[in-house]
Amino acid sequence: MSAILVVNSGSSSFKYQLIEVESEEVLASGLVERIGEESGAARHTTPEGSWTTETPIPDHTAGFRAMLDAFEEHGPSLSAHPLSAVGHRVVHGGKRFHEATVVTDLVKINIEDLSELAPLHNPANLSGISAAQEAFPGVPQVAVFDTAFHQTLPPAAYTYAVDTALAEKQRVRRYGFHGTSFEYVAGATAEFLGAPVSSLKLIVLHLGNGASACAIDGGRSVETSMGMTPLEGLVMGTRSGDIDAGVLFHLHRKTGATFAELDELLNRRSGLLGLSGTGDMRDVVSAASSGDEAASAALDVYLHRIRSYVGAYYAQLGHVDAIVFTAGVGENNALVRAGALAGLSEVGITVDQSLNEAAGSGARVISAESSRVKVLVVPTNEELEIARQSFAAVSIEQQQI
Ligand SMILES: Nc1ncnc2c1ncn2[C@@H]1O[C@H](COP(=O)(O)OP(=O)(O)O)[C@@H](O)[C@H]1O
Ligand SMILES: CC(=O)OP(=O)(O)O
Ligand SMILES: [Mg+2]
Repeated sequence: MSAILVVNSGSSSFKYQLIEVESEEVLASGLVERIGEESGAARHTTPEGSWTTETPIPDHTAGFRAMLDAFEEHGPSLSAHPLSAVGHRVVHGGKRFHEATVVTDLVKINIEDLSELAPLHNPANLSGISAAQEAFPGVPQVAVFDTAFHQTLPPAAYTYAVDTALAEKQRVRRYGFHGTSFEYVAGATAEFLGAPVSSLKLIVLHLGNGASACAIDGGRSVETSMGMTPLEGLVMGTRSGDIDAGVLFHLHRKTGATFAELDELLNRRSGLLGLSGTGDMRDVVSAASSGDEAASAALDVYLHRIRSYVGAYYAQLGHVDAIVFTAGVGENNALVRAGALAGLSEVGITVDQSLNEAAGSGARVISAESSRVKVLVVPTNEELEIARQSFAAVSIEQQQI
């Protein structure tokens, strides 16, 4: 039985899943953490159990070896499940990549070329591809881009109001991210509602560590909150989201901060972390509920920003069938969901308190009967979407040979 290995490489970690193609069963999953640090760790989980190995992991190639060792030691056997492909999450595909793409040397050069637009993500994604090529020679590697789903954005949504020639030359435009998640969630929402995705107008709120909103019309992304880089838009764990570019000029003039320092400030030391001292929403919510004023204010800013985007996307779509919460915060935090949509009954959006607070793990409705717009929680599954798209990409390629 063939399988797809899905790899999601971060700057200092990677997550993986082995997914059986036909049944879509997860045969194994894992997380290799603290790559490049003095102490590393690899956790491997199968239906039989979970194992953690503590060992230094100098780079992604060593991380891959740790993953392979885990498969060898704890199973399942990779020879019993020959790989149809290794599917990689690649964050930035620029304008060039419209769909999941089988990796060639030229594709790798293109991904490398886009690294300057996603310095936190693309270099790590490339290391993952190289490590997988070394570990699985002969197995097709497929790149699945966060940006691909947003290729349908109309020019009015992706254009920044700056000098056109300069923007064209320097690739300054909005690209959007989390597309693999949005595509999966749009499909799962349609399935849940029993309606074709082509008939639905949705606002999807992907609230994870990184966070973004997307307006989806008939299955196509028409507006999204992340821009040229994954920094624009909603307030995130450590990223500021929207900010007046003038703030950067001001800080540079007043403090002499360099561009590298300002980049670090906005990407790694802002958002919930900058406002409250922690970037983890669980900690922010519990601090706020025990009276911490900074945490409470951080939550207010976070929710205010989401509400602004919901209003804007409602206006862009003209009609909304459902607002969908997904990813770590969106799937798990009732207080954030209620707060984000509070006070919107007049425009047809009412969250039902008991449905919202009821425990649940699958797709579910949390809006009141009377709410014209349905409000849903639909868990995302980027890994499964990557597996599906990777399998489709290698199947198409085989048909062409
Ligand atoms: N019960 C919860 N309440 C609030 N936030 C939560 C909860 N469970 C998980 N999260 C948040 O979800 C985030 C991680 O979401 P995830 O979608 O896994 O993000 P990423 O893929 O960007 O790492 C963390 O910031 C974590 O605080
Ligand atoms: C694009 C992006 O922000 O990804 P993540 O949420 O995984 O950081
Ligand atoms: Mg994520």
